[in-house]
Amino acid sequence: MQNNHQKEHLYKILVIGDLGVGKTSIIKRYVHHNFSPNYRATIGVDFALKVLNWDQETVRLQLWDIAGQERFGNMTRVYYREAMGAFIVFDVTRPASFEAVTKWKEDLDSKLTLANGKNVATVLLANKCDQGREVLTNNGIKMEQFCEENGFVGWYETSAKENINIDEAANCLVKHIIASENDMLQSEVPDTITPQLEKDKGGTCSSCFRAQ
Ligand SMILES: Nc1nc2c(ncn2[C@@H]2O[C@H](COP(=O)(O)OP(=O)(O)OP(=O)(O)O)[C@@H](O)[C@H]2O)c(=O)[nH]1
Repeated sequence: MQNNHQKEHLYKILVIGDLGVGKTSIIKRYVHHNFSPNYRATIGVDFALKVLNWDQETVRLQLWDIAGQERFGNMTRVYYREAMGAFIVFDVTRPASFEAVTKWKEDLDSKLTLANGKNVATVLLANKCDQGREVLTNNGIKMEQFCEENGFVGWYETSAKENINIDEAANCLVKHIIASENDMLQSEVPDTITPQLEKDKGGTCSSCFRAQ
């Protein structure tokens, strides 16, 4: 039986990070279930839509695939507008792409805040894990600590090529977006009415601080 009253949520999600780290490939894997080894740099921004069933509600993710070269462009602020969440991606084989992560995060937080003044939920993706873990093992970084210090709600080792952890990372992000949406609604509405878009899915999630 069809439920005509099914709630719908539309969330804009940014996918950012240095050139060639795999942003387009992650989106392609997540939305279209395929992978291409050929590199074609994104120019400006591309879009993709992913529809999820989430606790009997419909969640539409509008994914904004922002070209790595956009960092120094002055269009970025426009791209960021009204986003509810973000993935910041680096390439586990290229240390420089990891060093850029904090710059991407600072740029994001300086240009975008939620209505309640908080930062948007952001998940860190350590991509191309099928090619090794150079960045993760060579410099002694404790990723959980790095995430806490830099305001990421979670991190995942991913591979667009081998389809590793992409659904898991997206679920983590959606869960935190819904939690921040509930948080904003609760701060807007008097105590007598306590809207909950989704029960028992909010709050911080220690299980998101993990790789595989
Ligand atoms: N082995 C491996 N290669 C990958 C993976 N993800 C992406 N690639 C390859 O890395 C290259 C760059 O991938 P893209 O997805 O185009 O990177 P991007 O971050 O969108 O690049 P820009 O659009 O320039 O910002 C391509 O040749 C991909 O095939 C992965 O998980 N594993």
